[in-house]
Amino acid sequence: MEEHRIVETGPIAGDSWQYSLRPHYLKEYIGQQKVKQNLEVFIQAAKLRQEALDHVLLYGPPGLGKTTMAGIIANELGVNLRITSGPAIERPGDLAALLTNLQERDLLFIDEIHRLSHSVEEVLYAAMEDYALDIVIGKGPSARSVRIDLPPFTLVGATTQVGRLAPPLRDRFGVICRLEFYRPEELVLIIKRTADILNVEIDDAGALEVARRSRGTPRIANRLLKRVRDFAQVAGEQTISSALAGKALDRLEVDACGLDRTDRRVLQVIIEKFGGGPVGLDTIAAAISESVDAVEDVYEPFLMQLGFLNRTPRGRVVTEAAYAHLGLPSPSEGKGSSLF
Ligand SMILES: Nc1ncnc2c1ncn2[C@@H]1O[C@H](COP(=O)(O)OP(=O)(O)OP(=O)(O)O)[C@@H](O)[C@H]1O
Ligand SMILES: [Mg+2]
Repeated sequence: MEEHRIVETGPIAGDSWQYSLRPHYLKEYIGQQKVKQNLEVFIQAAKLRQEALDHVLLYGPPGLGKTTMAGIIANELGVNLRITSGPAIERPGDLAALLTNLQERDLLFIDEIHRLSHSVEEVLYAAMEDYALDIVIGKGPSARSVRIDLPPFTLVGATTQVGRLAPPLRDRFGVICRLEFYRPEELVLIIKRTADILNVEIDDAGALEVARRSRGTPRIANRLLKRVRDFAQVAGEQTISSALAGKALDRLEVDACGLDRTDRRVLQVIIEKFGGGPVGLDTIAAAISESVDAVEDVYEPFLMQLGFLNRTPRGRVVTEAAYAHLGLPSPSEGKGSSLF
């Protein structure tokens, strides 16, 4: 069996229970205030005009609720939701089949939209811009291009890597929303909501302890809550307190900032092998035997968010705060004392 990190940001085996927790309407969706406020206006306007909502691009690290938000937009609009992903649409024909099956104003959600193939992307351009499909029929000299009209629809694309989107694709989204890591106070609300649904008792301090170690990510918060619940059950505790949550999460090797062994290894490698940086992304990935994508998508954003890692033109640099967190003397302290 594949082994997973408990703080893995993507969905892992055993996470499907979380699907039933997904909020259905904007007012139940916690946090992401700016995104919600904007979408609310655009959704209202589209409904008043009785038109399909403009295409929406949602981007940000995994697990912040992009899929959840796509579902909410469909519910708020009162239209059908079709879900697919970039890698699942292999040929232009697959996309054509999806698009021709849409009803007027339906919402098509394409997850990992940065992973669409070139040939599929080309077909998508006309579909997004003109609600039309250009299809080539026949081969060789007798081949001809036919245009098929599509019902007006809304494309919602999600990506963790907005920089990898081809500019012509990005430009065809009328609404572009960046999802942010959640603040601990927001995660507390999400944890309490989940606890209610799971019938678990957790006090405010307990919820905050879980929140602080959840990497700003609801998917992780819910997962950690479920594991902490197991510890409470076995310990015969009715209510999850901060002491119990702290002990359980220490046992799971999720530290007080939410870092696990791999995160700490990223920092340690940069410190021990490369003097704290600057060092290139490829070199870091090779040193910890992870893919460049994983380092860039998963480890780095959160380490940067915590202020443990900086990006500089010459590479990644570990910060003083990271040395302090790992309990290591920082190089500048060393320099300082050598002056005397
Ligand atoms: N803003 C939110 N408010 C309340 N619950 C949330 C919010 N965002 C996510 N959740 C909860 O977190 C759970 C896990 O998130 P989920 O796996 O649905 O994320 P996602 O939408 O697939 O994320 P992404 O697509 O960004 O990776 C969801 O089931 C939902 O209960
Ligand atoms: Mg998702």
